[in-house]
Amino acid sequence: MEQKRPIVTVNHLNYRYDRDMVLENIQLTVNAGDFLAIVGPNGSGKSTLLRLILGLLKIQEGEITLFGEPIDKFRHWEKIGFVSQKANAFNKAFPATVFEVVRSGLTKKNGLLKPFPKNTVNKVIEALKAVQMEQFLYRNIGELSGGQQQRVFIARALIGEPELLILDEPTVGVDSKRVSDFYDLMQKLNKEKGITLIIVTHDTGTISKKVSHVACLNKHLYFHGNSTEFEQMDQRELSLVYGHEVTILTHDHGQEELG
Ligand SMILES: Nc1ncnc2c1ncn2[C@@H]1O[C@H](COP(=O)(O)OP(=O)(O)OP(=O)(O)O)[C@@H](O)[C@H]1O
Repeated sequence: MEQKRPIVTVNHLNYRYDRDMVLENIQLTVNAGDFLAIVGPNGSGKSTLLRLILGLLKIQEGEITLFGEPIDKFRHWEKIGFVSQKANAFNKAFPATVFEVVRSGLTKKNGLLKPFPKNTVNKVIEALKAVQMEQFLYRNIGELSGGQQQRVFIARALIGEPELLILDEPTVGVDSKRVSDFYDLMQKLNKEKGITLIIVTHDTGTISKKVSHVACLNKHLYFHGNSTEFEQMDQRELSLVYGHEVTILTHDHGQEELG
């Protein structure tokens, strides 16, 4: 069997804002090729965990490794693409084209002052193709819908050829048909380009059909396993994590809802 290569490991991680513990004893491993969804109710610590993994917050207790290195020694941030929750908050007058937004993703790899490489246009088009947005190349970013802007920002992350792509609530405000299409697209990136994906989401209804692994967080990590195990998880246990009933769509049985 192929050896698993850990991309992210989290060990005995605790985190407090002031005195409030918001993450407690988190243990999590994401291996190369995984497509992990982190789910949990509002305020359960999902963004905090992402910010710790991205080095945006300093670890207080515990350890994180990225690509096998302790996070404080890790320097290859170009291997990690991140699209934040607010990536689709542009107003109509924002003066940048889709081309310019996606191209700006090259500066991470290229350095700010170096000229863009000769094949830049092709690279931008290729990244936009991966999210099916190439027809919007010269449109103003502000004229696109929230979901389309989100895809452009994913293209901006993809142009840097990341090995790990982290998306914070990419489907907020996206209708259910497009949510499903969005996950199909992410599945394709994961399978065809071999990109390891971590997505923070509230979409418990659809994810188990689309992702390879699920982590349920509410201060503690209540569950971490593959999507089949997630589907088989006792539904009442999941509603304990959430404090209310939760719907999961399973591969075999369609929708299972708690009464
Ligand atoms: N900068 C901060 N200072 C103090 N408390 C914070 C700060 N950021 C977040 N918190 C608190 O930490 C807890 C976890 O917040 P976090 O944003 O990680 O949750 P989340 O699961 O991402 O929530 P949501 O789904 O609503 O985005 C919440 O109780 C929140 O109020």
